[in-house]
Amino acid sequence: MGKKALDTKIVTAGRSKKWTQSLVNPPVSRASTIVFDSVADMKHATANRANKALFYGRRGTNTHFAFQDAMVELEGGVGCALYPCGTAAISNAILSFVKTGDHILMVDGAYEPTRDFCDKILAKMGVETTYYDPMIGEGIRDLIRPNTSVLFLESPCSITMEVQDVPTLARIAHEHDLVVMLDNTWASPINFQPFEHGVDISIQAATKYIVGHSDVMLGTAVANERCWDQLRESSYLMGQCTSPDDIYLAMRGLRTLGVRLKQHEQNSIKVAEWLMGREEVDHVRHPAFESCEGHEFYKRDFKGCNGLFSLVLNRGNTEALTALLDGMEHFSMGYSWGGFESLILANENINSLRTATKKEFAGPLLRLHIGLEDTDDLIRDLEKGFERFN
Ligand SMILES: Cc1ncc(COP(=O)(O)O)c(CNNC(=O)CNC(=O)c2ccccc2[N+](=O)[O-])c1O
Repeated sequence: MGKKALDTKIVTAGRSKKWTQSLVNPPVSRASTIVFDSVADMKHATANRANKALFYGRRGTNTHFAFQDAMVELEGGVGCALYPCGTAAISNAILSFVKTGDHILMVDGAYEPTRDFCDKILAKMGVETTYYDPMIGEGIRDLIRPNTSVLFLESPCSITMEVQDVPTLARIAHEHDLVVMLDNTWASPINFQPFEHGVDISIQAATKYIVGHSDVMLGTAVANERCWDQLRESSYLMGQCTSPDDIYLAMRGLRTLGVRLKQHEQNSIKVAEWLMGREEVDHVRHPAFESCEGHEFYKRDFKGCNGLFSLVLNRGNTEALTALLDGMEHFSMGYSWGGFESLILANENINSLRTATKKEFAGPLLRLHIGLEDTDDLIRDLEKGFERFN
């Protein structure tokens, strides 16, 4: 089969007749017990339970198999493990490749619950974490120890948006036989091809853009040949399984992921450009703009962006921020992002989330998720917000 264009892949991925039974969408197959007609059938299913044979609910059903195929077709790799949320994908991927006495390298700009997992769970297991500067590049070599087993990246970083030099970090990590894991949620499987840049395991909080409608919690981890068996079997032993209903909704989200991301990109760039002209804004931290650390890596490695970016104000206290936030009409305050709605989150002390690299910001940070609303409405909303702020 010829090389499919990405938009065609998004429409066709995961739609093997094995799973769809000639329906356009793979039906929702719910199961715990799966029954067999003969001892031979049961033995065949048992022998192939790790290879998408119907065996037991925890291994998945045709609904899961279709989505796993789709994720591998879109993101690369050889296999996709499924988890009840992105945080579970992160923790299970790491747990699958560490043992007591190991050391891991974690990017300093990681999502806060990822940091908490390292500090509160891994530490109890005798796994030590060193946080590193997201922009460290070749310097990562100096942090690698004989007992280092995992290099974890998140690019761009959750709130401060630094874009990492993934191929350089992965190359150095592989010189020391580390497993390279990337939280690829911001790019989704569309805008950054992790395995083309040296990643071994690509993690998605599918909760965000893949589902795209703020109504499912889901995580995925796609692995290459080197890591797939160990990731799959460790995650199975840790009881990681998901509802076929959620998988169905995630599969539905995949089909519009390309067009939604394009609109989020168009909208976020227009709003970011407007914000750059505001006197209250010190700088905008949007990977598509030079003012974002690692912008050169975004231009080199990414195919596009989305609606999520941050900005740093040049002044402001809690009272002024509250006045800005409380009166918003279109920007809701809420955790998560990647749905169709616009969101706003404020952070007045980013250094409480940093260990290796302290930031000297001129003022508070705002993280915006630019949804699919009309950008003139969104800009008017922000304009009124700044009037309350001042
Ligand atoms: C890059 C990345 N990677 C993994 C996850 C976790 O996904 P999940 O929410 O499906 O578990 C996320 C989830 N993102 N959520 C947010 O950015 C907003 N949520 C929060 O800030 C939040 C929520 C609950 C508890 C603590 C926090 N927090 O980051 O402080 C992510 O952004």
